[in-house]
Amino acid sequence: MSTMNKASALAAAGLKYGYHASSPIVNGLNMQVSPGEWLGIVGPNGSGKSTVLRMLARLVSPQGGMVTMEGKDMAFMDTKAIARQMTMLTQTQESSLDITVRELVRRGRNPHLKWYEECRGKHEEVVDWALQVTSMSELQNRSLLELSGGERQRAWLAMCMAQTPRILLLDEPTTYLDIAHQLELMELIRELNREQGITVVMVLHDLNQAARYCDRIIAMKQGAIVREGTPTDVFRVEFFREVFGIEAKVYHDDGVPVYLPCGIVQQKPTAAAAAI
Ligand SMILES: Nc1ncnc2c1ncn2[C@@H]1O[C@H](COP(=O)(O)OP(=O)(O)OP(=O)(O)O)[C@@H](O)[C@H]1O
Repeated sequence: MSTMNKASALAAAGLKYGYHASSPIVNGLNMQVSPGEWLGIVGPNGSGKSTVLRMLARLVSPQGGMVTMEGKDMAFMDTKAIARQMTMLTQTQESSLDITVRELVRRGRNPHLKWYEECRGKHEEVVDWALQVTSMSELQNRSLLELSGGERQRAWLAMCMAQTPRILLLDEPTTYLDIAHQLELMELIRELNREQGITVVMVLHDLNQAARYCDRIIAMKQGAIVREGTPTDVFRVEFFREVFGIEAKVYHDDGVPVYLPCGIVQQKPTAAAAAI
């Protein structure tokens, strides 16, 4: 078992993945996440963000390279041991599950229960806490089928919280949420990150939210990391032009970069095109 990257909560070395042998999506990616850090992964559609996150969570196995959690090669770790340390909220969840919110949240305790143990006593207290911090207590007896997309997303987040993870991976967690619930979720994660030291890795499309909340940003394009640094280092006019192909104005609010998209970068016509 490897003991690489002991200081990192998570680290990836030489990660490779492709859905078709001829065209790798991710080809030799290296990254590391420090304990207690909030890392944001950004990039255009199809740049490989979710694929990388799924490899970090061991939902898919890398076709090359390795992922280590606190220095241990995750390929050799027990699934339950991983689930006690790390959880991932995916972009979309199964929507046909006819169980109550509370039953779903109880599932988050499974990695902490012995095979003969039921979710009782202190485990039920954790379930209550998870429901409370995600504002789901009032909806706990409702079936998942009777929830809106945003409520369902919060129910799944409550399940992740009940797992009491040290590392939280989130793939576009705010997609279905209205702006108030988006901010509520980001503030909750900030609290978990700052007060409990939970390491957060989040894929985000809202770059202004990424700038406001993340300690560090990794920007991906075509399966590779093209920029890395603090939000101020990364979110510059050239970044928006080169990575997203847009013209943007960048302001600063209390030291946090805020961007305003102004238009698509116009491709200069080539001489050949002009001659037509
Ligand atoms: N199951 C699959 N089979 C084949 N190709 C896939 C599959 N899943 C993803 N891909 C392709 O892999 C590439 C990377 O996808 P991925 O979902 O990792 O990107 P992403 O950066 O998370 O995108 P988005 O911002 O749109 O969510 C895309 O070109 C996508 O079409």
